[in-house]
Amino acid sequence: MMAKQSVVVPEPPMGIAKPPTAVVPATASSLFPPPRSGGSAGGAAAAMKKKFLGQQLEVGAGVGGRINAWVDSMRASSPTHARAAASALAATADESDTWTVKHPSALKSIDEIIAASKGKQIVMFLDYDGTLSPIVDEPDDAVMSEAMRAAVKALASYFPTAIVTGRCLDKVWNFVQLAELYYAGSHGMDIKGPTNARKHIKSSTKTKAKPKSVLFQPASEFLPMIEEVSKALMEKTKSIQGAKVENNKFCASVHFRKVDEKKWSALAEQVRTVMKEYPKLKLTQGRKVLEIRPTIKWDKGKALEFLLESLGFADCNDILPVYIGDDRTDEDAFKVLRERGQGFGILVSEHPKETNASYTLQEPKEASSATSYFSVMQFLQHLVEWKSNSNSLKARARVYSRSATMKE
Ligand SMILES: O=P(O)(O)OC[C@H]1O[C@H](O[C@H]2O[C@H](CO)[C@@H](O)[C@H](O)[C@H]2O)[C@H](O)[C@@H](O)[C@@H]1O
Repeated sequence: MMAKQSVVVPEPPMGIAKPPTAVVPATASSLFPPPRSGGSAGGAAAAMKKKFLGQQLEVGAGVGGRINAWVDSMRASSPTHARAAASALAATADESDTWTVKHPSALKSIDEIIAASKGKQIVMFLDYDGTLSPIVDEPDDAVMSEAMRAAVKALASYFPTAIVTGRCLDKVWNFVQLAELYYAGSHGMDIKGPTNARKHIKSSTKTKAKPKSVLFQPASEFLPMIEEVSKALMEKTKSIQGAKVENNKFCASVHFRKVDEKKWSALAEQVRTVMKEYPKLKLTQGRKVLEIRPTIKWDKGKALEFLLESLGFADCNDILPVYIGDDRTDEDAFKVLRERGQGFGILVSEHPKETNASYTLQEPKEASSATSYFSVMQFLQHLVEWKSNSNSLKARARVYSRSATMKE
């Protein structure tokens, strides 16, 4: 077994990430609805928040008897339980204080969003699973529709666009296949820019300095460890029917979507046993998946900041970053935007959830679904349509003013 050396600044105790706290800094733009207060929802909502977003789970030494906390958190992330939690959350809130009022539909608010972008460069960040592709039982089947690909391609022709995902770069590339995008794989730990990156680099940066080549792997030293832990997890969980381990290069995913709920605690126990050997790795949780990743201070929020900086937008007030995502790991990016008081997060969800996002969109559905709707795609298409129309208007105005000058 290889030595498990610490190579970067470790975070506090390993465990499922803390529930996000909605904090609005003094500089926050009016785009951010006020944070959810205890207010009318009261203690019941606070209790629900804790339950719904999962408890802090420790997986280091001295954690005997805590496996139930893991299973509770795994349950809280499953749709059935999430729905129950959502109804309880909704039931405790005043009618005037509902989740949808605080987090309105981004589609219905498109005019407000476009107005906020006046004089600003929109920069788009898109999560993959559950945002651009529907959630399906088998991770390898999570393909993106041709229509969604076309929408993302059109989007990237107007705005710098990045995919920020838990998947490793190779996998997400196989699904998306758009060379003009930026990609941040492995929860932001593997960042690559497009070959024509200069197109979107802020023009002042273009002239002043050579643009940074966008290629960044903050957890590169963890590569052998992730390889090793993935193998150990595969071995330990192979007897649990339905369990699947995905090696995502700088992180590993243990899927339990297809595992009988009665076996969740056995699965959690096996994962915990493996992780005890790897104190430099921590656990976070996504949708029916346990994510094992390095204890470095790096997440999707940091990836967003890194990409903004690479684009030359680090200290710019004239940008509007928009991040669309469906999962707990996307909350890190929503939080960064809220704390910057810049741009906004859009949570893709059918159910109320505590979130740092400002707006919501419905989940992508499989094409075969009778109730199929694609609100993420529609939102992207609306942005493209608006930008294309406003560019044509500007072009027409330029022609008009040129011909007026010539006549004078
Ligand atoms: O950051 P994301 O792009 O949202 O990736 C997070 C994880 O997504 C994938 O798992 C999720 O989608 C699967 C396919 O729909 C589904 O079967 C699974 O239950 C979900 O958790 C992906 O397989 C993971 O590697 C990503 O970390």
